[in-house]
Amino acid sequence: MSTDDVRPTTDQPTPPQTAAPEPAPSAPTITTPPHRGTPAIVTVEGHDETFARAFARGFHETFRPEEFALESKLVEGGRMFGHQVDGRWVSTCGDFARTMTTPGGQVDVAAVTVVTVAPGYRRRGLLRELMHHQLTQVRATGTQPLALLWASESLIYGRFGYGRTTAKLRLSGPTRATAFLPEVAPSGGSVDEVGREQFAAAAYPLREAWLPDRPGHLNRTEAWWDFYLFDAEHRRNGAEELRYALHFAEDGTVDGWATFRTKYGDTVVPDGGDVIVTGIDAADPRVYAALWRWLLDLDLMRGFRFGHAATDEPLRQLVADQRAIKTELQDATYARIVDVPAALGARRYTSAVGMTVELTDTFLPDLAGRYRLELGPDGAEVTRTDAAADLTLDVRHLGAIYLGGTALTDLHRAGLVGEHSPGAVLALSAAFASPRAPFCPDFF
Ligand SMILES: CC(=O)SCCNC(=O)CCNC(=O)[C@H](O)C(C)(C)COP(=O)(O)OP(=O)(O)OC[C@H]1O[C@@H](n2cnc3c(N)ncnc32)[C@H](O)[C@@H]1OP(=O)(O)O
Repeated sequence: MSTDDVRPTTDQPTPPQTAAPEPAPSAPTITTPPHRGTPAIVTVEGHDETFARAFARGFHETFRPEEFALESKLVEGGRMFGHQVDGRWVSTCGDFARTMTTPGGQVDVAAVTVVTVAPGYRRRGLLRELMHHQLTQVRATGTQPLALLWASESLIYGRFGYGRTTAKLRLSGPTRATAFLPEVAPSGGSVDEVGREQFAAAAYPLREAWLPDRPGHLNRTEAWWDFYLFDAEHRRNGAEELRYALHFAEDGTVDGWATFRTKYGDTVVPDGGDVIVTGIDAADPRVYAALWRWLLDLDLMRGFRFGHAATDEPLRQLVADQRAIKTELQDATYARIVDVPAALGARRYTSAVGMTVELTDTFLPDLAGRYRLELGPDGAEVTRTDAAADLTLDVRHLGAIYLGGTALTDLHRAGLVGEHSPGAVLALSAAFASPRAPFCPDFF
């Protein structure tokens, strides 16, 4: 199961790992050559090792029993499937049931994962079949109005109705040389490093408590925490072990957390080490600043990297010299809406607006048509209508604007949205805006 843009790097949340990789299994024995094979879709029984070996191979990774054991705790029956030829998996696909925070609410999502097609079978329509099978299944269950994924390549999923719904920043720069603005107030507490157990006891409930205020975030069960904090050597890219820090308020209670590694050699700033931040959160801005200052002031470190920052990451506002921080914008999660009324009803809107939208959808054509939207701070009412449309929008663009991470006005300026009533784009764009940039720190 791929967890970090497919390519493991040390500046992203920790993917599942193993202490001692097994020798690579020998290549499967082929009975029918690919040009003569007729792949058929089969649902996986339980969490099958042959299936796990197939998707590891599809991502050009080594199968590792420890990862398999971790994943077994996450996989739900009936959600993994793929094509088989002669009983061998030649494609893999699946999803996890997770809950995503929306602006003002939450929505159950099918978190799509392990999409692979064996090299001998690629470019003959197997992915298209997998996507169709999966979205049909998700619709049939009726409880998940959208599917969500991290794309290994950004070109793949638009054709299936997915739109980029969150983005992320890759930040790097000097550590001690990066001063904060003089007006940044001290937190009144202190930061200290702790062991994993103490971290878990304090940070897990904090994350849970802050979740309603984190659009784009996914719920994390303990099994998901285990998955993200799994820390084996082969995934560290030469960096040191994962470490944990907590912020303690004046009265001693924990009110912020961070996870990080360090690395010498091949650093952002020559002649020192790098702090590789893999996660940081706090509700109080002064606590957030204190955690960053602690990370940036670690002795012997000269540079930092944070490969997985929200687009509104406060560090960029805290520093005196904004040019000191190198910033790269990257695409993150993609959303595919499969139930328009339920998806739009699962969030709240910045302003009240009523209009008719013509939705286009070539992959699931029965979803296309006109919808009357009544949106506002209390939620949404969405119904089918024959009334004239105020604007025309493709389903992938509805996925893109869903969390407020992409502005409808931007899509309109790019010529991707048809406006039939003057002002409709501006009104809908304002309603979908999110007070906090949506962000997903969880690979899956
Ligand atoms: C959520 C995740 O798990 S993301 C992980 C995706 N998987 C990987 O990157 C692993 C390595 N790659 C693969 O296994 C395969 O190449 C896949 C799964 C990406 C594609 O599988 P295929 O069976 O070859 O795709 P299929 O033949 O159904 O192609 C469907 C369409 O997607 C296009 N497409 C497929 N792969 C790519 C790609 N990598 N880049 C751009 N377009 C692509 C095809 O050209 C085709 O286009 P069309 O609709 O215009 O005809």
